[in-house]
Amino acid sequence: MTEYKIALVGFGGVNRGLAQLIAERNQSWRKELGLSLKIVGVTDLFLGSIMARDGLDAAELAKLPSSKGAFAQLPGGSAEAFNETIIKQSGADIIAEATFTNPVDGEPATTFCRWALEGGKHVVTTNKGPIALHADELKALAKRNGVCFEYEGSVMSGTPVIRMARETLPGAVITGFEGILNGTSNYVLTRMEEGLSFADAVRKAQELGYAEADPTADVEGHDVRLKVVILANELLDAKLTVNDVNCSGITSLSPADIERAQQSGERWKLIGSATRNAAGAVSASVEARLLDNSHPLAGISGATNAVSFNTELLGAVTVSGPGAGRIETAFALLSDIVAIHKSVSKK
Ligand SMILES: NC(=O)C1=CN([C@@H]2O[C@H](COP(=O)(O)OP(=O)(O)OC[C@H]3O[C@@H](n4cnc5c(N)ncnc54)[C@H](O)[C@@H]3O)[C@@H](O)[C@H]2O)C=CC1
Ligand SMILES: N[C@@H](CC=O)C(=O)O
Repeated sequence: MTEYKIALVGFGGVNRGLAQLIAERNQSWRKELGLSLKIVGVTDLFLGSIMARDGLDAAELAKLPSSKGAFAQLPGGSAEAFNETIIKQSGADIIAEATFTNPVDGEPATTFCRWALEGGKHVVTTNKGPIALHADELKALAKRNGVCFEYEGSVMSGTPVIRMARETLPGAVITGFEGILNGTSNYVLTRMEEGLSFADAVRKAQELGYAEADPTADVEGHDVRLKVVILANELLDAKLTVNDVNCSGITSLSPADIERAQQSGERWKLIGSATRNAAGAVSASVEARLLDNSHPLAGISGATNAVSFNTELLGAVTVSGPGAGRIETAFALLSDIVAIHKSVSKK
């Protein structure tokens, strides 16, 4: 049994979900997974920070009020976010990075990942910015420092997609994919079909922990664009940048559009897709498409996501599951930690 010391950077829905899972399940993980986690530091722009090399009480952390500077209420805590100190000096073996996704330059999350990897710490992250914009650099940095850099939750939350395709589809030859890759926008479309207004549906998605800090990223397709870049580069060996992907969202769809579609046996879905042509070039897009109800993606509703990989040997292989959610995405971090444990145990 191995105990990993972990520091949490960003303590919003996802890392708080991880603290909750640690509080509830650490004992069973010892037996089931051969590992346990000890939280040695937490830092958050809004809540402040806390560090304890002997370990913090995960249940107490998970219950911390979401008020400005709340860590100052705990013994040894501070209202200031000492990100660099927590990453470099908490003694953590693993850094769980879950701050805001910045779709423009991936910062400051990319710097947090760099600090950790350069210091010989494994990184698990659900943040799409560093992966869509700086994956090659960060993977190379991890390799040079003999540590792992894992990011399963950056696409489709806790639903296994990246690792599943990487580990089980080699040889099947993936030629492209299309999918519903944003929980918030799919939830909004589903709720609008039930008669809710766009604004109320977005508000509900925020309450449920699905939406980005700025939900424009969800409904304008920018979040899906990052995920399309990540999947295309990981699985189609593309070298796409965000600017290579034409992108539009669901904001121009009116309640009348949604109703008209329903009356003609169709549904609007926000689809991210990429295809490799015979010459090897990969083209990708994000757009709202009108799907016939018989289309395999038409029945995917709420915050559920699905992606269909087109393969030469198997035809379409479709994976479906949660695309957002606090605990669901915290599970993605756990799956990354399990992957690290397997890799470390092999050495
Ligand atoms: N919530 C979800 O369903 C999913 C979220 N993600 C990604 O995971 C990450 C975290 O998501 P949530 O926890 O839902 O977001 P959140 O908005 O609930 O929490 C993010 C936290 O990061 C903190 N933060 C922001 N900038 C910081 C900085 N410079 N230094 C320290 N702390 C900082 C904020 O104060 C906030 O508490 C985001 O990048 C998101 O895109 C990925 C998949 C699913
Ligand atoms: N805001 C995103 C969260 C996961 O990446 C979504 O709604 O899918």
